[in-house]
Amino acid sequence: MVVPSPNHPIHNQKERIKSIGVPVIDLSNKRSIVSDSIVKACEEYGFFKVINHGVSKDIISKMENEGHDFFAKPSLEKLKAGPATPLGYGIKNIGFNGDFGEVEYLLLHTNPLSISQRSKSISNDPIKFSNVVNDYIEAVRDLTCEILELIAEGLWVPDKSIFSKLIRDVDSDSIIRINHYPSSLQHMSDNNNRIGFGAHTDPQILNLLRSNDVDGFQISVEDGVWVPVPSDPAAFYVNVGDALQALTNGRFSSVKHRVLTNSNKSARMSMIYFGTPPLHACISPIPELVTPQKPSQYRPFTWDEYKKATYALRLSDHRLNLFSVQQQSE
Ligand SMILES: C=C1C[C@]23C[C@@]1(O)CC[C@H]2[C@@]12CC[C@H](O)[C@@](C)(C(=O)O1)[C@H]2[C@@H]3C(=O)O
Ligand SMILES: O=C(O)CCC(=O)C(=O)O
Ligand SMILES: [Fe+2]
Repeated sequence: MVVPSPNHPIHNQKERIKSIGVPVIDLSNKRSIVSDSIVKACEEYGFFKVINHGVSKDIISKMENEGHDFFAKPSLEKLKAGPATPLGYGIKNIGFNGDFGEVEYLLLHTNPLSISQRSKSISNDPIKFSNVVNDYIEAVRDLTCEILELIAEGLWVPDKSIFSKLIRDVDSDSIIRINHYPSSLQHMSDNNNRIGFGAHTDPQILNLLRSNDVDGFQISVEDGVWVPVPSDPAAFYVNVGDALQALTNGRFSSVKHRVLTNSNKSARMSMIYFGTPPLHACISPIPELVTPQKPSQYRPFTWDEYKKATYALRLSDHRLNLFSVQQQSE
């Protein structure tokens, strides 16, 4: 496990992440070490990589094949699964407020009924597609919940399922996204630094990203400083979302990230599971992290309220600020 040592001579956060790399959490290590390291990574960067995660290679490769098969279809076929409103197939348009990127994607709700209905316009073998996607969702949901339980342990919260139960709830609003960034070699002449997916934080609780071996993902550790994250198809990258920042009363930060498509020889394909609470769930800082020294930073809000605010804004807008107590009393 490569976690920045507290005695490391490099103190600057940007220099540290550049020289040591993003924290790597080996889930096969001793549980107490793992939970402490995850909490540290969430506090410092809101981002880390997990290895020895236990998700079967077979489940991952079947899901990747379904993605390949879909994006390899002719455009007119793919458009039958769209437009993304917000769910479905989308190309270049992201959200409803004028964001664009060099990306095409499938955005799906993780509810099995929803997957089964959507699969008819996505795949020539909808039953196979549904089975593969449902197996992947089950595996990544379990891993997300395991990480959330480790986080609760690392924070010494008595209820270990305080975060994971929001995602395990049958009404969870979790979604899954497959992004496909065509190779940018054909665009080299006009601009070799194209935005695949513009800078943003994710609104949800905790998200798991897995990609093929094509780079492009970057995180921002300081305003304006972008750190490239090398792709690793065998690992999952985990990022803290806005809802977990609010639940932890700002102790964890939701990491800003983006994707560039510059100079890639092949297409990047990523699959992201967004662990999300039910619409009716109330998000407010957990009591254990509210103290006289650190009073509540966010007013309570429902996921429904937050989702509506998200979709009314653009990718790069700071939506969590709207729910901050400081902002309201100013
Ligand atoms: C421009 C937008 C797309 C987005 C909804 C939003 O209005 C602002 C946040 C965007 C984002 C980023 C993370 C996820 O990919 C996503 C599904 C989400 O929940 O918030 C997207 C939204 C989207 O693409 O629909
Ligand atoms: O496709 C990627 O690698 C990341 C995209 C992303 O951040 C998102 O879909 O929210
Ligand atoms: Fe994202």
